[in-house]
Amino acid sequence: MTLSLQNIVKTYDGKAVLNHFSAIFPEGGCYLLLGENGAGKSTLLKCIAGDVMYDSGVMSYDRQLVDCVALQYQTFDSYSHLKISEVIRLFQALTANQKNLTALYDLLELAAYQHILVKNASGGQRKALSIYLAFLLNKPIILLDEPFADLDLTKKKQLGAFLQREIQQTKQIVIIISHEVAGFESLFDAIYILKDGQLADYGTLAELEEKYQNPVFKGIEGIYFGMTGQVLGGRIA
Ligand SMILES: Nc1ncnc2c1ncn2[C@@H]1O[C@H](COP(=O)(O)OP(=O)(O)OP(=O)(O)O)[C@@H](O)[C@H]1O
Repeated sequence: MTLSLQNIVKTYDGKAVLNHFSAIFPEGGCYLLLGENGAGKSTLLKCIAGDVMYDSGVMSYDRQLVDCVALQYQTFDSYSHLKISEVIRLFQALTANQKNLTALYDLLELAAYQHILVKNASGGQRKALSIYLAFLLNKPIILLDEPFADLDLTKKKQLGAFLQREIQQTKQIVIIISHEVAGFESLFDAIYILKDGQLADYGTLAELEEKYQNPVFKGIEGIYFGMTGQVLGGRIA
């Protein structure tokens, strides 16, 4: 099943954040969505998830899209007066077709802070919870907004390895926004670059590296620099 976006327009206060954005995301792939701050990446994910209504355009998927998407927000502020364990139990109760996520639970070390209220949880603990919930819902389309930010180095690496294994084993579509890419290059089947509200370019890392060769920055960082003139932050290698 392929997710197809055609001519998506979303305006805020008369300004088009998404300006006829079109892209296709085939199943069984992990896709990196790149773009400078304010380019509209989070807005695009929210539109796909049905959290934000787009003005015009067509999103098509084999099934009712809104039922098929789990979105991990860049920041997690919901259920502030519940404990982390209670939020997880709530989401478990909502999920009919749960899968075994022990590996993800363990690598995110959720057991260590399950008794903390969400409002008292650190940025990294909230991020860990939000990633876990996105996978717990067991949807065919998973959207992750800066999943690596706020996690410590060990968790970043382990999450990268988990994602790689998970996507190989399932036919899920995983779209990731991340400014931290060094060390994760092999995770992405294709890279989509959002600029001026449109899909400026997309392709595999090899295809884009060929187009945007850069003597200073290599890999995805070089592609991003070639497209935007900016340096991508974060390095785990
Ligand atoms: N609810 C809203 N009302 C008005 N403007 C908004 C709203 N949400 C987002 N915007 C604006 O839309 C633009 C795109 O925001 P968005 O969060 O999608 O960018 P982004 O590419 O995810 O940025 P970043 O990399 O900084 O997270 C920004 O100019 C932002 O201020």
